[in-house]
Amino acid sequence: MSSINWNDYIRDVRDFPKPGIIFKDITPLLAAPHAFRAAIDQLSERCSVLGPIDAIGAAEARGFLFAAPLAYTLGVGLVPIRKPGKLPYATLSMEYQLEYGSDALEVHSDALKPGARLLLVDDVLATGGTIKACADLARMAQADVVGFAFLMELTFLGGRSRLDDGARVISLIEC
Ligand SMILES: O=P(O)(O)OC[C@H]1O[C@H](OP(=O)(O)OP(=O)(O)O)[C@H](O)[C@@H]1O
Ligand SMILES: Nc1ncnc2[nH]cnc12
Repeated sequence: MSSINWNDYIRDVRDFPKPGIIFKDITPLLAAPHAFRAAIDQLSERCSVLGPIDAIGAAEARGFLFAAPLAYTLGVGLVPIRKPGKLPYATLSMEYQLEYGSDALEVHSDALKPGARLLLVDDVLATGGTIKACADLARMAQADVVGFAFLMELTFLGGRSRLDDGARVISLIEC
């Protein structure tokens, strides 16, 4: 298989959603079947270093786009972590900051099992606020986060430093 030039499939959009932000638009990658497939295949291959995984957790909305095919490929369940008010059952909740605002995330209180080996997935690691909130929810539920997987890491924002040293961080594209 020929290697993919990821830059061909990530579009920089200046000043979105706020002035000063360079938004990394992944929609060209999603629209290109060979690139999308390569991204999922490469992420799943790299996740093999994590050992057995019991479940994937991922934050709404773009995280789902990568978490769902990864869960399918790895043969594990998917735990949706959602914006407030979307989940129907009892939830755990965590507030967080991100590059262009603040929000909260929720997970069903019975979805993350104590001791479960959890992989957290998102499209982008920027400041790390979102994925840290996911990891905090996992900690509340006493699940064991063994790794983080991202399509893309914005290294200049230093999000990786906010993540637990004991867990591996996998990112396919570094910008
Ligand atoms: O590392 P951080 O600074 O937290 O930024 C990364 C997060 O930002 C984006 O989500 P966003 O909140 O824009 O929501 P969306 O997925 O619904 O577009 C992206 O999908 C990540 O989840
Ligand atoms: N610059 C950025 N581009 C795309 N998604 C993001 N999430 C947080 N920062 C982002």
